[in-house]
Amino acid sequence: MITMDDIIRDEHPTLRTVAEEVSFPLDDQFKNLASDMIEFLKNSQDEEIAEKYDLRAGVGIAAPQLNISKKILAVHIPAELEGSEPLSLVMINPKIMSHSVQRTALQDGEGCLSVDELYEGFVPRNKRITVQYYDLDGQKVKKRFKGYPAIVIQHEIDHLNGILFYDHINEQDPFMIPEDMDIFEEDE
Ligand SMILES: CC(C)(C)[C@H](NC(=O)Nc1cc(F)cc(F)c1)C(=O)N(CC(=O)NO)CC1CCCC1
Ligand SMILES: [Zn+2]
Repeated sequence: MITMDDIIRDEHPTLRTVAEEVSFPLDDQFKNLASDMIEFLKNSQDEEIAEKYDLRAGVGIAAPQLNISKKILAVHIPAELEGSEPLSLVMINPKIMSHSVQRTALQDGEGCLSVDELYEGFVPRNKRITVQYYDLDGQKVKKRFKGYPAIVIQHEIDHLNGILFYDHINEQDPFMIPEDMDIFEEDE
């Protein structure tokens, strides 16, 4: 099982590397990796298991965070957080095909499983995104996301391109709210 010891931390060069596309048919090792990533997120959200293995409650993780520079990410958002039903998915070679002009930012800023320091400030994200990706069976999927899932998915896709959340924070005024950006309200 994946634990926090498997997650590399900021300044590790792999976090600043553009990950490689994965080729199909998918090698078994990547199928296993994908299920291990989902299992980690589920474990991290289970109070007992998280306590026992000292896991940070995670909603998403990207392969580079495990020092595997491949374009694979996993998202597992519990129902109460997502607003309606839980969202659990693995994306292979994801690409944002289009997005809204409107942007949004989480009121409390963002953190990262790979960043132990606190970086305060709004992280502007596209409010709505259309993502093209491949699922574990190699099926091409094109799906629109908005709200919290859209934020999590953009955070994870950034990892595949060597980008960390604090790269987006305005250095002059971390809490500035540009014209085209609103503050994300949970109940959206
Ligand atoms: C960095 C961390 C604080 C652990 C963050 N979790 C989180 O924001 N809230 C959370 C987690 C749960 F599991 C259940 C719950 F209800 C709330 C997170 O997983 N990530 C994912 C990450 O680091 N991926 O690389 C950071 C989030 C910042 C915005 C989107 C993802
Ligand atoms: Zn992260």
